[in-house]
Amino acid sequence: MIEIRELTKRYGDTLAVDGLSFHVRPGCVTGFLGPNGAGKSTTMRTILGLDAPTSGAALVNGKRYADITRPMTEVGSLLDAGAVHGGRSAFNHLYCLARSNGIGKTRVRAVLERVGLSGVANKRVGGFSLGMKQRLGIATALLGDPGTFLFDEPINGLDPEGIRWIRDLMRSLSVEGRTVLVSSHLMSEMAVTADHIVVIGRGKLITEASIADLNARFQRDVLVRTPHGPELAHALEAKGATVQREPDGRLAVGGLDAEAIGGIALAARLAVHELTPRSDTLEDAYLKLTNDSTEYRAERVAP
Ligand SMILES: Nc1ncnc2c1ncn2[C@@H]1O[C@H](COP(=O)(O)OP(=O)(O)OP(=O)(O)O)[C@@H](O)[C@H]1O
Repeated sequence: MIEIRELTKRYGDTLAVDGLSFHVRPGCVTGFLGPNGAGKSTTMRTILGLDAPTSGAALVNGKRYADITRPMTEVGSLLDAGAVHGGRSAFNHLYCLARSNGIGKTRVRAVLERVGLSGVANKRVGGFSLGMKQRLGIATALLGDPGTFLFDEPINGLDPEGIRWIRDLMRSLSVEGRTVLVSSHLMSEMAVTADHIVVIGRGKLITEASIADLNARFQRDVLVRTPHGPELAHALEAKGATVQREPDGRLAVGGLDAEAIGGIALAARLAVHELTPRSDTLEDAYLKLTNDSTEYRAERVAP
């Protein structure tokens, strides 16, 4: 469990994080979203004790990072995969970290196996591709078998196979009951990776919701297929709905959810063969949510 409590971080004149509070719960993948400069990395760095809060707190399992006795066994993180010593082999890189945390060689071999790097364990990290470095970074996060993971933009620069791999890994960690926080500025990616999202802008919380709730909140209309179009349209309009007929004969109903439409149809004894809620894409929803908090925006070019 991660708890961010009234967290504020100031760098000189820049207010990077501004009174931010939210929880990240175990057993699901939580996407941490916001435009460039929103304060995601700063928040993650504060959770990991790499930056000190100006005020407020960032806690893992109720403790500040600095107060955790064996941090690798409680929190695993991937911040900047490129920041590894190129001269060491993958095995030695992990073993150096493992030894200083009282972790043995067997565990190093196990994590190399889990991330698919066993075959290059003795190769120098300097020659690794970005995807291999990402895997090595994740192996580092896994070393202490922690219950909490933080991944900062883990898919940046990866090919589709690498993206799929990281997605599946995060999913399996959450299914094992662990806490997973993953930052991104791509809602389209989080829509397929996360169960829950926390959106921030200019250091403040914009929204915290499950992907399912967000879809419901941004519902546009409900498509209704019925053999009684005119009668049902009349009954729905009487309850305040807006109804438009689609080219294929279905009704596009605004202002009521599928449950209410079904209830009205039942009360009027009119058969309904389909009720399909249609939402804005989550990408559109995200742009609407963050519209006022984007630090830099290109001018819209006239067609
Ligand atoms: N060490 C620092 N010194 C001064 N300003 C900083 C520092 N780190 C971050 N900032 C500023 O704090 C704000 C938040 O930055 P942060 O990197 O946390 O955002 P982010 O949401 O991770 O953005 P991105 O998606 O671009 O990585 C930005 O305005 C950034 O310029």
